[in-house]
Amino acid sequence: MIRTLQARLSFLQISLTSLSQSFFRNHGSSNMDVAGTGIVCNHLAVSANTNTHNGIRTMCSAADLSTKKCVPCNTKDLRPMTEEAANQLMAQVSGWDLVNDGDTLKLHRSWKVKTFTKGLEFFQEVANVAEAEGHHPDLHLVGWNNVKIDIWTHAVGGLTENDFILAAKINGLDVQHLLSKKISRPAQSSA
Ligand SMILES: C[C@H](O)[C@H](O)[C@H]1CNC2=NC(N)=NC(=O)C2=N1
Repeated sequence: MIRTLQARLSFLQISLTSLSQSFFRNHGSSNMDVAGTGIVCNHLAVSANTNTHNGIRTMCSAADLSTKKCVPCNTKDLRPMTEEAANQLMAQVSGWDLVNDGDTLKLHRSWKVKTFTKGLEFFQEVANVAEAEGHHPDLHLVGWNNVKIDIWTHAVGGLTENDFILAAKINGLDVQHLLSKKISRPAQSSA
């Protein structure tokens, strides 16, 4: 009798061990630093196995950049991000382009405004955001109605999350009334 019980117990132990091993083989948690931006997401990956009942998927989405705050550019250890890291953030700043200007990565966007003075109004709206964030874009008003903005972190000579935060906040401005209905074309560079 006892022998039978011992045999059953050891059988149960073996099956529990193999079950837990297969569970953790199919599951795991990973820390993922999103493209060096310091946004760390914890993912409890669950297997595709549909009969997993305890699997919980927590997908941490990078916080919406427009709700974030820029850090002072003289923050210690602030470094320019790689082009790969920048490319991974571009989806969050629609309308902006990633440009490499003589080895300095920058964000660039252009708009066509209705009039020269509406271009200045546009700049004022952008300036208000920049001052609030303590992070500033380069503003160009060319050919009287073409607004072009470049953003990068001068202190590090490249892109940091600050630049994406500023671009996202500029995207959130209510400036439609200042813009021309015509699509803005890249103005001929003044040689
Ligand atoms: C201390 C403060 O963060 C610096 O003076 C800021 C001001 N605005 C800035 N704006 C940008 N784009 N880059 C900078 O390095 C920068 N430095």
